[in-house]
Amino acid sequence: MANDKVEKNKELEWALIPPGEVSQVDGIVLEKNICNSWDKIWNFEAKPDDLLIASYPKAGTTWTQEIVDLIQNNGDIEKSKRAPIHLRQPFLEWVRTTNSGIDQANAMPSPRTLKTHLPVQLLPPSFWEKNCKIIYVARNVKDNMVSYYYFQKMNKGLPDPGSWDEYFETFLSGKVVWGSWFDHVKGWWKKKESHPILYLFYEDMMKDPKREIRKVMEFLGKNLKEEVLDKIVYNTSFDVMKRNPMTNYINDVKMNHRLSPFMRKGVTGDWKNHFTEAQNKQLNENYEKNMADTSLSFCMEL
Ligand SMILES: Nc1ncnc2c1ncn2[C@@H]1O[C@H](COP(=O)(O)O)[C@@H](OP(=O)(O)O)[C@H]1O
Ligand SMILES: CCc1ccc(OS(=O)(=O)O)cc1
Repeated sequence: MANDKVEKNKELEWALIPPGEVSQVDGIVLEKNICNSWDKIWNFEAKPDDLLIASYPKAGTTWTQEIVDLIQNNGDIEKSKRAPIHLRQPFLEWVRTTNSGIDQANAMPSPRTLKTHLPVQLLPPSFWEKNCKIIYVARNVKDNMVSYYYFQKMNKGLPDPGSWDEYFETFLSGKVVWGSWFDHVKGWWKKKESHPILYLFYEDMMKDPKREIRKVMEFLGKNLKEEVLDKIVYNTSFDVMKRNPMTNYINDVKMNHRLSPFMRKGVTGDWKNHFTEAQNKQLNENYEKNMADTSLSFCMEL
């Protein structure tokens, strides 16, 4: 009974939080807090041994972050449980009244691992000047859209997505936070030609996690034994990460995990449970047009 009351109170408190406000930087929709701190973010001083994990939101960022942290710690599970993921690897552009990703990063000893959802053209120039290693993870547009819809529903840091039908149109227009999925994945893909970027795909990680983890290990210049790699595969599986309080954002008051958990389904092809036939046709046509100028290709089902 007492627990029921606590849960009900939490629910009421969450419902009273206003949804996130947005503004724009160079035509890209971003949280208002981020836009208001833009000079500080743009002028961030990267260091040559910084590692950056970049992605469009909901592409498998947290999964990649945990893989990287375990590789850096030679598969030591307890070390990777030292703190929640956003404290181990600061979220570069994240801004709250009392704290920010930039302040966290500046207070951190090197070598640092940072995370960003910024499109390539908005990445602070010091990352290019210092030639930092970057890992980018991308996910097929259909599953990415569904995952982002549920995230905007449960996360008051972002605007309310409205109905699924409304969100479908907003997402395709590119007027979502962090901008157009198409421009994001293509922009980072192109940058790969001139900069050390390991470009990963969520679907490849689903299909053969050990192969993809090995790629990350080699990119980081590490050499771990097979049994350590197996341990990392196991501890970064969806079921294990769902039970890990350090990868779940459980203490983020803006997130309502009862509405939709942070670790939601972790599958490829969930879009089939959400897209109408007409939406699928519209998206496929849109995809053909938008992806005509890139060699980048995605797998929509496994
Ligand atoms: N270990 C893992 N294996 C597979 N999917 C994972 C995963 N960890 C997180 N995810 C999925 O990645 C998405 C979140 O991505 P991000 O970390 O970029 O926010 C969610 O997708 P779903 O909403 O489709 O379940 C989440 O469930
Ligand atoms: C606004 C709070 C927020 C936004 C995006 C986040 O990242 S992720 O897409 O889940 O990796 C986390 C928190």
